[in-house]
Amino acid sequence: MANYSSTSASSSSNLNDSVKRTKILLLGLRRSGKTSIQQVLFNDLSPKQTFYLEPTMRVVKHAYDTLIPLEIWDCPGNITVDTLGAPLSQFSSIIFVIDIRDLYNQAISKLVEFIVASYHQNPNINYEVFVHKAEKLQEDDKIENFRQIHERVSDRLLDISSEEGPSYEQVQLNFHLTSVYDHSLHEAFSRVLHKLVDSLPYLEDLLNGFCANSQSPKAFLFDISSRLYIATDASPVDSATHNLCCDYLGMINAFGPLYR
Ligand SMILES: Nc1nc2c(ncn2[C@@H]2O[C@H](COP(=O)(O)OP(=O)(O)OP(=O)(O)O)[C@@H](O)[C@H]2O)c(=O)[nH]1
Repeated sequence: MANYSSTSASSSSNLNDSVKRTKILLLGLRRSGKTSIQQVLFNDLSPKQTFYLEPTMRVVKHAYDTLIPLEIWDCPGNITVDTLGAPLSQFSSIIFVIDIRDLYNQAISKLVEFIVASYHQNPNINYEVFVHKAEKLQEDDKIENFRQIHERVSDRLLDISSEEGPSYEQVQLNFHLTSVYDHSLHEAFSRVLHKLVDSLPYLEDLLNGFCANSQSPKAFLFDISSRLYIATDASPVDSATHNLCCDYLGMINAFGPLYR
């Protein structure tokens, strides 16, 4: 059974409040970047400060209030299904972080272990794979490693489907290229959140209406402090526009308190 602790950092809420929170399990091998992801997104840690993060020795639960109240479980790299000691069915999403240079078996085996254990308990879990530290590679290598990780996970799921009986071929996995050094992390986590927002179609309709009536080329509904967007209109998201909005919100967050 794993040890647990909880945080109440300034931007997060008290875990003992009575709010019902959507739970997200954050998994990956040691040093893959789990704590960095969580700290950069929700505690405004600068990417360079992630060098000094201590290894996670026990499951740490963080509560955050975005449009939907979240509870993110940051796990140690050596956690297994058995040592987690909590039912996987309670999680809405599992985010698995893989270092983009890590093409070896260990990370993929761990991901598959958690998929197999959770899928039959709750086939509605969203599986999100963050192929992380993407900025470390040149564009061609980045695309190639991303493709290989995707392929290896799919092949492994196919293999165990035929060996063990149950079929994992239809498991829906969402792959994202991420880095704490650019806004790809915010974009990827926003996409994770979209699947958890019940009112998404309604919000998208509102934003479509807004664009049509205001002749705006694009509209995002952002959670200001985390800089995650909760919804956007039907037109495609281009990274440049998204990055510009993130930079702008970063500036508002930095200077806004001076004028209060
Ligand atoms: N280049 C690069 N380094 C990163 C990125 N994200 C995290 N790191 C680095 O990766 C190292 C490990 O980060 P952590 O966040 O501690 O990793 P972890 O998965 O929580 O590690 P454990 O707690 O040991 O399981 C740190 O030196 C971070 O600075 C990234 O996007 N790019």
